[in-house]
Amino acid sequence: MNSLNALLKNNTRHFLAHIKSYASQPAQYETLAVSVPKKNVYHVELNRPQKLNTLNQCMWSDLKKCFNTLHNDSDCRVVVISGQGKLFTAGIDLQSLVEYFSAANEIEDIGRRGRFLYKFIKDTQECITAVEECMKPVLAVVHGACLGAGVDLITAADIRYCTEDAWFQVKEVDVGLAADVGTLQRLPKVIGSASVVRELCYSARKVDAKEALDIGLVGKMLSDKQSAIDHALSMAELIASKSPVAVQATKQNILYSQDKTPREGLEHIALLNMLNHQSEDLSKSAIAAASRSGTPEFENY
Ligand SMILES: CCC/C=C/C=C/C(=O)SCCNC(=O)CCNC(=O)[C@H](O)C(C)(C)COP(=O)(O)OP(=O)(O)OC[C@H]1O[C@@H](n2cnc3c(N)ncnc32)[C@H](O)[C@@H]1OP(=O)(O)O
Repeated sequence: MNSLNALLKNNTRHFLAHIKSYASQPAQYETLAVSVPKKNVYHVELNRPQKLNTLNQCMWSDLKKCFNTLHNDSDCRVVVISGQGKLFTAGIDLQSLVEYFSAANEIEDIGRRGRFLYKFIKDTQECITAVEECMKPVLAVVHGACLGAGVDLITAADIRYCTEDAWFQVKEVDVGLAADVGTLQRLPKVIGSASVVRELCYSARKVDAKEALDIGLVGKMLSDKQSAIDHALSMAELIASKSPVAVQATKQNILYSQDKTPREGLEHIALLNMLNHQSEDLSKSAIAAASRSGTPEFENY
């Protein structure tokens, strides 16, 4: 029995060591640069600056892989997403859009062509939904332009900041599309006014940084990219210092409650918290608050 216990202990140690070393070297992607600028804060940068960070097939799939990985990485508590180069993103890579329509046109049968198109749209939706469903708060920093698919992406984030030179466009109608990977579902929840949402989505008109702040598309406007990144990182650091059990349950419940009745949302948080009230984070936080001894350290979660 003792030797079995020793074996189990040893294996557990190896397993935890493996997780730790994995977490301290973030996975890299062809189109995304991932770094850990502060403890428990992961920075994901769209990294196709020479192509204005447009979303091609590789970037869609990298986003999904990256956010699924961060969701499961206990070292990661908060994610900041921004773009390298002169702007956040010019939206979908139009070249890849042409290739996708050409591939569809090769399929003769209308039913099978429809199925191909449906699968493509659904797969692409999942890449943005991975950002929303990542249980770690995601803070988006927009500089320069954020067009089309970029708006789909940032509306799946939890918090948005921008620079004074930023501008936004729900540009899909300009390329003959009804936005189909999230903007029409999430933008109304972000900015509240149905009238403004419809105007932006029907007209594809530009929204400058000042208006984005006024309508609540972003929470704060900073003078330039460095200040915006610094602001996002220090907010991320503050969030990362809190109990990850509490922060992640908060995100889970906000997400769940978005399209539910208050009663359903309350039931959901009661079910989550019947577990989380037993977490050591709660007693640690309560003792620290009572003794005014500052924020305690929390185990990764
Ligand atoms: C199921 C999928 C659903 C998803 C749908 C998503 C839809 C969308 O995202 S709609 C939005 C699509 N994007 C656009 O229409 C933006 C087009 N680009 C521009 O308006 C301008 O480039 C921009 C204002 C962003 C920047 O202008 P600037 O003068 O600074 O640069 P340019 O000289 O125009 O561009 C530099 C090179 O980048 C190429 N490029 C720009 N945007 C795209 C793009 N979206 N896709 C592919 N390539 C793009 C541009 O052609 C220039 O290339 P080169 O001439 O080779 O230097």
